Amino acid sequence: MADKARTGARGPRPPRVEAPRDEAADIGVEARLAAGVLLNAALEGRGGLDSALSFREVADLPGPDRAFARAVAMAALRRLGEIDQILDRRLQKAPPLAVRTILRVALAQTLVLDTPAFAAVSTAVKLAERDPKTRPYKNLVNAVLRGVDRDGPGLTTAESNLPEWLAARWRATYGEPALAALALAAREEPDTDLSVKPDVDPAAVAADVEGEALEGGTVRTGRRGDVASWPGFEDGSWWVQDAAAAVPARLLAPKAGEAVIDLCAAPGGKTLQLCASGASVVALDRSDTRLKRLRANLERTGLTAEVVVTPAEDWEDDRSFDAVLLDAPCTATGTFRRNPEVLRATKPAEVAKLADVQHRLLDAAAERVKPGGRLVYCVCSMEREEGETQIIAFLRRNPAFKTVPADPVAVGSPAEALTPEGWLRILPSMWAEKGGLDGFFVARLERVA
Ligand SMILES: C[S@@+](CC[C@H](N)C(=O)[O-])C[C@H]1O[C@@H](n2cnc3c(N)ncnc32)[C@H](O)[C@@H]1O
Repeated sequence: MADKARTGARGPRPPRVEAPRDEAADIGVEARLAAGVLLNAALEGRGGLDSALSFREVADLPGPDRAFARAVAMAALRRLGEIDQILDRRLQKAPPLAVRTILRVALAQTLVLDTPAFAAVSTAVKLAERDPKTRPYKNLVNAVLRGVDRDGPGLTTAESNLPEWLAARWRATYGEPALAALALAAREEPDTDLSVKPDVDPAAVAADVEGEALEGGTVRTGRRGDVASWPGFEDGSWWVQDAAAAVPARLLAPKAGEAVIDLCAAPGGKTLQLCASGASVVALDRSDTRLKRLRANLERTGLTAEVVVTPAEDWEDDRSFDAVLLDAPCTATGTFRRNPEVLRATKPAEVAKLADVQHRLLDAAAERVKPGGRLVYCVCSMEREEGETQIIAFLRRNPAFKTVPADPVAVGSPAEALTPEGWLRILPSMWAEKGGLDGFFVARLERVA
């Protein structure tokens, strides 16, 4: 974008998705319309983007155009602050949202996805023209977009892409340099990470998908598109899982023959890791819909677990376990690289609300740990209230538990994620030279025998 020098150590990437071809001009306009629908749905609230995928404007598009629409919406979400900085310099007064959406969608194409300006501008003008509400702004749309193409976007700041309240929180928690690095991490579309079954060679998977094996065994690839068509998917040799998301199950270190429970299991990336160790695994989750994906993942990989559908606090079963994993529901602010919409969807009040849920679930999890057994607690959140503060409070109310300090490198985590207490605070800005990883808080506790 404007400050190209700040695109990060790995440099600019080629466009991931081809824009619809010119001869399919109408489809091209429909694809841009769908991108705007997706963008606004994502800005409206949590889950908005996913539900909008089934809206007629999106679902009726041919597959490649739907993929293009989604890529444009994601690019606009990642760079929304910068796009608005560019627009606001050229707009004398705020236009209606429908007009701003057309402009945002066009700039996401030219500035992020490298769509040729003529295609982005002409489809934007056609879009403006066809709705009576935006028709009066057709010339403005044309002038603004041609102006940006002619003069360049001008200077923009990566931090503008972060909502102010979150940027203020992260500045206070992690400091100014970390905030700047987080803002840079938030601009880039991440690579795809795969966790590999223990009997499969990560180097062979890496060769198959033109990727590289990272510490801990995760394979990282710059490939895009439908993973189901990649080598090794059908035979269940691997599953998609961010490098940071693979850390908690490694830290729990389940062994063959142990009784293990995953208390918030769906859609199951961590369950698969636990099952692959040869442990006897219960996968519990309150959501039957999400567990359907977990069951499909088990079937594809040939792994087995006992699947239980119930809220963890209400499970009427008196078993206790050698190892308990609690990957608690959270704001998911650490996943902003893959899900840029979380930054917009998360509201300040949710942090405290989810912290209450995590408190309850931690107590339910503790009851399931055998004397001498392990409990790993994790959240993909950047917020201390959902991570460090939970564990500090838990250890105060449960003196039978103590922290077992993590060895970060042994579990595939950046070394600098280790906190003085022995927990892991993984930030998306870490491993910048490798392309980063999701933000996670992970703690390993043990019930004193
Ligand atoms: C962060 S996700 C888990 C992701 C999963 N561990 C994985 O690696 O794929 C949190 C999960 O907690 C589940 N959940 C929320 N409240 C719960 C409760 N009270 N008891 C059990 N599961 C719950 C949600 O349905 C959701 O699937």
